[in-house]
Amino acid sequence: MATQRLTKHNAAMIRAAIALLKDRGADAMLMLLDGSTDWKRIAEMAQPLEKPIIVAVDSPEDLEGASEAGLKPLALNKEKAPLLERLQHALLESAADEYIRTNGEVIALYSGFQQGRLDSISHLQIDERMRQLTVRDLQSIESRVPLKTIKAVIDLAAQIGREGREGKPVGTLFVVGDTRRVLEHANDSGVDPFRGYNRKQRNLLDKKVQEDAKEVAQLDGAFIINSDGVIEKSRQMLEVSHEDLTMSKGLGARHWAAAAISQKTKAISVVVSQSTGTVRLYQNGLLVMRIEPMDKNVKWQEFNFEPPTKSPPEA
Ligand SMILES: Nc1ncnc2c1ncn2[C@@H]1O[C@H](COP(=O)(O)OP(=O)(O)OP(=O)(O)O)[C@@H](O)[C@H]1O
Repeated sequence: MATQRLTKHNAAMIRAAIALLKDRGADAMLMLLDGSTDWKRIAEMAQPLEKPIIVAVDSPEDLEGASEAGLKPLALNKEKAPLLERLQHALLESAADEYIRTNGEVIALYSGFQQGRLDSISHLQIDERMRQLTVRDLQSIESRVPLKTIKAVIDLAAQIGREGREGKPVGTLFVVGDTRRVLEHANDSGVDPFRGYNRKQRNLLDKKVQEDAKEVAQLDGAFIINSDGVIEKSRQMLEVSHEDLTMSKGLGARHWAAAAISQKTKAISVVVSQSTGTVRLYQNGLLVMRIEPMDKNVKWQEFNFEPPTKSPPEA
């Protein structure tokens, strides 16, 4: 169990963040903490508790007592992740829990430079481009594929989009579910590295298999995944007509194939763009989710969010 001490310094930072929350009329305050702390004292500092004070830590057991004190507990389960990723995840979960509006404002307090020392306060505006994966987003995708499988594939796709491989950007395509019909539209584009492996060695829910898939993602073609998360085939070229689809400009053959196969079958396509790292999810020929790649390294300038551009929404 990890703890975060409420030192004089940390308490002063909390008071400053609460003052800013009140002054700016923001939706909520989000504290990213290293562990359990004196929840009651934090709640007292924020009296009267008019706005949600969200306390986010990595493991759920460290949140004991937070809710009783009147705070909003949030378990991140993202211990090893970089700060920016943890912060974004916390913001999205907070938005999903409706503590903050998707275009709302939040005061965030966290240790940006030194563990255990709350040294940074940010006044953030949440905008649509910060959308990333939340379980609730996924639940809105009605599909026969279990959530567990879709989540694993999207997490993997987001990682590939964000990290690439050995410094090089990688694009790829996962077609999940309705395997029998999908395979009717698929042809080998080269030797399938997963061929001959047993189901366990092809199950994408397994971390080791995910690493193998990252290697194979560098090669041409799509992964065909069954509902249980097992790679049925990799390196598949899809042949599907797409006359009656509309897509936004700039998206090439991979994205067309992704949308088209999701229209022809009941499968869900998860496509990573090599050029931008963006992950798109297609169902019934339509874009249902888009996940922008997060920064590869934590760059502090990233907090200077640009004003939203007035581009038309993507199809
Ligand atoms: N029908 C298809 N089925 C499976 N993979 C495909 C298909 N068409 C293209 N690809 C894969 O996509 C790669 C890139 O194609 P293209 O640049 O046209 O796609 P794109 O949609 O612009 O994607 P990106 O943003 O990644 O460049 C190809 O090298 C190939 O590996």
